[in-house]
Amino acid sequence: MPVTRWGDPAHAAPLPDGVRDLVGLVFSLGDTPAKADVAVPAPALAADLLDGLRAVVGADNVVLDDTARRQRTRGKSTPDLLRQRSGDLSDAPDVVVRPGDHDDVQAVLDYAAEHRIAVVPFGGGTSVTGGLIADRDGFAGVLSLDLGRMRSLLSLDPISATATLGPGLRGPEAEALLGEHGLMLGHLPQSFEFATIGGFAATRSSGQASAGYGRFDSMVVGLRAATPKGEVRLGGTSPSNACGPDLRELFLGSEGAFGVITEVTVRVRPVPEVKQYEGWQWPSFEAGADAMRTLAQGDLLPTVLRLSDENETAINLARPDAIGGEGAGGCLMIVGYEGTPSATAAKKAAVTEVLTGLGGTPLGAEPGTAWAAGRFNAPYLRDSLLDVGVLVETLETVTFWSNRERLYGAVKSALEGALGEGTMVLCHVSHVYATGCSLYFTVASAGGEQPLERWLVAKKAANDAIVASGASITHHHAVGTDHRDWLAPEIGDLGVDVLRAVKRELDPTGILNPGVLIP
Ligand SMILES: Cc1cc2nc3c(=O)[nH]c(=O)nc-3n(C[C@H](O)[C@H](O)[C@H](O)COP(=O)(O)OP(=O)(O)OC[C@H]3O[C@@H](n4cnc5c(N)ncnc54)[C@H](O)[C@@H]3O)c2cc1C
Repeated sequence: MPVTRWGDPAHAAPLPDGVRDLVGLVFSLGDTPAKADVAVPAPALAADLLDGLRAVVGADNVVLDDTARRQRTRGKSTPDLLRQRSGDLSDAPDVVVRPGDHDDVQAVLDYAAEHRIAVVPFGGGTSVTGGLIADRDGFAGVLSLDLGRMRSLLSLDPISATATLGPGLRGPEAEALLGEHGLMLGHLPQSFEFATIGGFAATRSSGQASAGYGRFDSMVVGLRAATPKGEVRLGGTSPSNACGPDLRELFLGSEGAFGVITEVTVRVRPVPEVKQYEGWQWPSFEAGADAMRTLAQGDLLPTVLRLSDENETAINLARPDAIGGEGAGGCLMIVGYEGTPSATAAKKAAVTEVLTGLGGTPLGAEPGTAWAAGRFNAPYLRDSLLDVGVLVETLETVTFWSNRERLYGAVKSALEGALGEGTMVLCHVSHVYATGCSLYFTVASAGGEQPLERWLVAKKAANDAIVASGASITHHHAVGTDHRDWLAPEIGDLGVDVLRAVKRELDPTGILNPGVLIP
């Protein structure tokens, strides 16, 4: 991936003229191209330490070149991209180290702990919360630990329906390996094409089919991790047990601060024979959300369930080619069914009866098929908008159903208040539970002279509004460095002390992702 944009450069495209004109009606446009050749600061790690690392993992796996270090600088949030676009690569690691297996990872950690080198585990580099920005104060240097060589299917237990995967496998690679056995994982975040199995576990990721298949942490049966204090293996003996608190949970969402996840055992399922997606229209966001709640509380969740608010429906974000087209109005819901023909038919009949009874209007397969075809495209649109000076970013939160409306209003007004007139705030619900749902906001506003500064003010206002509304600071993007200051209100000061105590025990010299997750 290029450092200033998302994804495959071949997919990058300027806005079509018609869309550019439309966008220009709302925002003042300009040309704000990224700096072409961004210089990376010279590596700061001493030569003898580099030699030491070469002795641990082999010279070929200790990489110093500018391109490799540039590509492992920060993640893919809009602030990350804006910093990179302006030529700021000050967070570049000094060296990229590529371990081949668990023992390599352990040896690198032992060496780094002995020589006080900060270690940033790197999966796909798609973090959107500053999870790859280490605080280098007090360290001999920063090492990006790229898990990209650890990408195999390590074992498969088809009887128990579990598979053990390497942490560096990207979403499509993991699905392809499982697909050879007629199996799949079903974890499809929008970053699916580039994010990795280890990253999903380390951030408690949630995918577009979470209604049917669950969030990633619910798929994890067991894991293995290397820590500066040695190996941890969890969940290897049983699907569940009563052996005290579940320590797997300590590593799920630990964002590289407690250890490096080197193996993940996940629950797998047969590849679905049928995949059907369709659209429903609702008179309001509230009516659609109530319908989602009814399905969730009635144990009737389809595989995919998402609902756009009026603004998102109107500009039809899921279909940039159809902005302003027919069908806009009300709120669009996408409902997807995957599984065997008989199971999907039965689920569809039951869901259709409920949605019709609640006042939904069926729109047929077309909106669902269009959503499925474009489901990974929105990040490319963000780049095209950044290119013409429009500030675009997303944020997410989660709360109980009874608090949904209040939270929605509070975050919207915080963003509009901070960014001023002409700001567009769109929202959708794409992860639901019997007890509540997440809200995912997309914000577009004129970038102005200082888009990064504008966004940081808006993001703080949104975070404060989330906390004041009694909601959670993140449903699936994780804490990183961007949400760290809002963690204490979430888990309490004693909760933070517990995290610090765990870190002290597993990582006594504090080399793992310093500054990430723990305030
Ligand atoms: C365009 C876009 C769309 C996105 N859509 C979604 C979405 O739909 N759902 C969702 O949940 N998230 C989404 N994200 C966020 C991101 O993709 C997830 O957080 C993802 O899980 C990160 O995986 P990764 O492999 O890229 O991890 P990285 O970005 O490389 O790392 C993330 C964090 O985990 C740590 N880490 C990585 N690997 C390991 C390991 N093996 N052991 C220990 N620590 C590790 C890193 O140090 C870092 O702190 C999106 C991001 C982008 C840019």
